[in-house]
Amino acid sequence: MSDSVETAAVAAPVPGKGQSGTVVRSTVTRRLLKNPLGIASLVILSTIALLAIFAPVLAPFEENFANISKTLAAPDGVNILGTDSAGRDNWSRLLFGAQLTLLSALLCAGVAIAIGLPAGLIAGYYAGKFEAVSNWIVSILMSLPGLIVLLTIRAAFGPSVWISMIAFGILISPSYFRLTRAAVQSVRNELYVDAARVSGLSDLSIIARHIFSVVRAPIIIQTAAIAGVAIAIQSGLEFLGLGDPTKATWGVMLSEGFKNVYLTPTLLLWPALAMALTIGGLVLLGNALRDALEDGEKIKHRRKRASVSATSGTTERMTAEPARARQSRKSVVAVESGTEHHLVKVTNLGVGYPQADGSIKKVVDDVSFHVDRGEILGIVGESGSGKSQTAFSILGLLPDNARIVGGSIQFDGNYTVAPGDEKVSQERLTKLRGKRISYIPQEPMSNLDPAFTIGYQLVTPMVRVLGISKAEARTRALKLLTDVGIVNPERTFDAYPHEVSGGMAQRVLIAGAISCEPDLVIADEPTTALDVTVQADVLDLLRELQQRLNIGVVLVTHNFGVVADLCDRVAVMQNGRLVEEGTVREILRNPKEKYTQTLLGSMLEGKEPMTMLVSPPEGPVAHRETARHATAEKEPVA
Ligand SMILES: Nc1ncnc2c1ncn2[C@@H]1O[C@H](COP(=O)(O)OP(=O)(O)OP(=O)(O)O)[C@@H](O)[C@H]1O
Repeated sequence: MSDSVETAAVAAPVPGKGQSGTVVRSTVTRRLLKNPLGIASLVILSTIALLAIFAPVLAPFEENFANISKTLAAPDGVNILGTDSAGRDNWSRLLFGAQLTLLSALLCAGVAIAIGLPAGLIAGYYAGKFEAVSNWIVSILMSLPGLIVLLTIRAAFGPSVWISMIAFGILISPSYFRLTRAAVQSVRNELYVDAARVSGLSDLSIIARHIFSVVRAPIIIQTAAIAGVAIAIQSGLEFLGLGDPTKATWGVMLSEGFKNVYLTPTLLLWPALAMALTIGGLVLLGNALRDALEDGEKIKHRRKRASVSATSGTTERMTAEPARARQSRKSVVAVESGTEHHLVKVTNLGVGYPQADGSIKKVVDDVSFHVDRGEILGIVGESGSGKSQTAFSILGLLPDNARIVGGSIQFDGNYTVAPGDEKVSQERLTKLRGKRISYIPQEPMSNLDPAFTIGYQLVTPMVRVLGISKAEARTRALKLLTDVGIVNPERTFDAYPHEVSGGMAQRVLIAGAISCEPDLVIADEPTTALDVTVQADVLDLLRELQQRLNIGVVLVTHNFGVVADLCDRVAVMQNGRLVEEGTVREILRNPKEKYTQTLLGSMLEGKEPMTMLVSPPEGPVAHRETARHATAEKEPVA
């Protein structure tokens, strides 16, 4: 779960990577234009579309104008494709037919998309009851015999091509629903979606910006196919004589041609050719689009493999005015007074998960601690001890089935979990996340949205949260990138996440986490996914920014070295309970609890003793060294 670079943008997930679909960008258009099939399909379809649009100008006769003295005539200078059995001009009817046929295909696809896409997005994103009900409706729709339904509708409403196509659109909408739902399901738990949530985006914005992009490309490809099917179905119905004979559609022309096939075979040829070209063009376009998108993914993966780590150097730091900006922010829910005020105050927190037998398994039990501005609290413990669950409780990012089974959480004096609450209040947290509370996650790459440039992902939240202009946000983003030690900020600003290394991505996330001048940063093992050579730099950077901006930090880690290097205080967790809490010096020098001693012992096993436990620090160089060896110190120890 996570955030920090408060996203803005979109997700462009990738087949075979747990994500499906891809964002259609101008590069896709370029690849499409390089593909001969793509060009051929675009030429065919745009020619037909232009002929349809300019039919009133290009057609020499009205679609139903009949010259009864010239029936079934061969092509000549006046009727370039001849006439039909009523003396109507075939060329004119073909042009007007293109209009009707294309519009009805678009109507059908439009109806199917209008129903299937939002339903699939909602069902895929929220699941639950909506998905169950939608599945039920989809099953019913899919079990209906389409042709019989269309014949029934034709009998009930008459031979209107529009009504038939609306009905067919409804019948075919499950294909969009299922495609969309499957695509959304594959990404709804992706970290960058959580990142967007943490950054304070509403569900609607997340769906519109991040989730929708996942399905955009498959929907376009699907639409090409569906439009072809719609043309075939519509023409099929009309060919059977069930269309509106007063309209010049290709299906009606086909039916007319069939009746006179022995007298004038070309009557059948023209509409059949028009249909074959249109449907063929749509199929080719769909294939070319798919190829263009797949090529894009191959290029992305190649670039990713080739991307070079470029994280080094530290920094000229923040000159922003966070304190002023933060002070001006209002608290969210004024609830409590009379107790000691802390930036974050967790009191007797309990978190549990309902079990099959009806009981609740506590994964966080009776945990209390606080964090103030300008201090770093380390939460340390072995895997599964409840560190992340505690941090996610503060962020309001617990899974849906999690229950608060006791205690409370206050942020800046206001409850985000009030005593007796069963859930973290998303309403309250939405006002805080991305604004006053931000998050630095464990997996830098997965927390950046692959569909948007890093610059875009940095700029958008600043524009939204700080209310500054895009130009100002850009300037600030470049400064932030410099501040977090990125050597070429302009290039990184314009890069997509796959074009930067893990260390750089983590720096970008740190830049994002502080971009909206938060009061509290929650960092969940922020260096775990990084190369050891980069870890120390990132920790140094965190410390420096935290001191400069006077931010409170909750640092989740299993590494006492990181704690010793960075933290002011430490809370040790075991099996969901807080076993010991105190200043780093107290805990490291004189751990009271056996568990803490064991944890410390396991850290020291086979390694050099921690500097701080044996000698006082020797200034900045020693500090840096200890960070590198994941031992370290922060306060002098006598
Ligand atoms: N969705 C869930 N449903 C049930 N139990 C869960 C769920 N998520 C976490 N837990 C349980 O909560 C406990 C604490 O998990 P948590 O992720 O907080 O551990 P952690 O100390 O952060 O470990 P790690 O360092 O490995 O991330 C674990 O026993 C885990 O199995």
